[in-house]
Amino acid sequence: MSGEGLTVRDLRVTFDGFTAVDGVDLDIHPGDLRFLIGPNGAGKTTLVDAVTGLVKAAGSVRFGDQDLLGRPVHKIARMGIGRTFQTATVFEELTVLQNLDIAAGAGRGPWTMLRRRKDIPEPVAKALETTGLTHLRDRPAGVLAHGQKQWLEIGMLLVQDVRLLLLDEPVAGMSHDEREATGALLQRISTDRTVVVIEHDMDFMRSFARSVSVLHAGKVLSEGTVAEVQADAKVQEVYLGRTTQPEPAPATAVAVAEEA
Ligand SMILES: Nc1ncnc2c1ncn2[C@@H]1O[C@H](COP(=O)(O)OP(=O)(O)OP(=O)(O)O)[C@@H](O)[C@H]1O
Repeated sequence: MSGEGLTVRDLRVTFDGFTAVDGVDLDIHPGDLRFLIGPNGAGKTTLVDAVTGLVKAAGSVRFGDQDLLGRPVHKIARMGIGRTFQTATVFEELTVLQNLDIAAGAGRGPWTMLRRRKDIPEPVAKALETTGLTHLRDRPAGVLAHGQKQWLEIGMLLVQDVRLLLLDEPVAGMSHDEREATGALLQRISTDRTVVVIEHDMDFMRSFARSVSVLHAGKVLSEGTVAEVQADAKVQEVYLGRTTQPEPAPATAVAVAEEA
């Protein structure tokens, strides 16, 4: 494991008197692949918004030894923190390579970036390889499959050397094969970065999470490994609307998974 971790203490976000995030503590270690799960309205997206500077928050958020709260969005991005949204935001008319080139940006003028070039910068070549998009590099992003657009967006964070990736439902709308490929991609990129995934897909979470935080009504309800949170009666109650007796992990896992 290497890189920086995310430390959140007593995080609070209030909208006109409604508390959407209500005293959240998180310790996400470097190299973790943390899934944030929870019912609709639990505060998952608002928490990520607070970490990335999109909403005002109270408490403390640190990435490595740097404080994030109170900093503007672009400064937080420059500190190596990047996110994706549920809908991929790529330049549809530009090729995969051009999208990555623009994201990598630094020091080159727009025409240099838009020209088809023989020499691909090393970080761009690496991102193409990591995301499995090398063979599609000259295709316009607009013709990519849904999953490939999500991978391109992740690639656009990789070329910026983002150290903390916050991904909002990255596999929503994906086929089974795309989900598997995305899980493998997240496992690869999280070995030397910190990755946080907001997710509703419990099968995906079970297959790929290294750790899980369950949010409910703005608070952390449960935290631990997949087996631990699935065996937690509080979690079962939130997902199933009733308390069940804890069962051996595999049987319980199925019960919790169905309702998410
Ligand atoms: N800008 C806003 N103004 C007022 N209320 C908001 C705002 N953003 C979010 N909320 C409210 O805060 C609560 C948490 O919303 P949030 O989107 O963070 O939940 P979530 O866990 O991400 O849900 P979902 O899984 O449905 O995306 C919800 O009740 C939502 O209506």
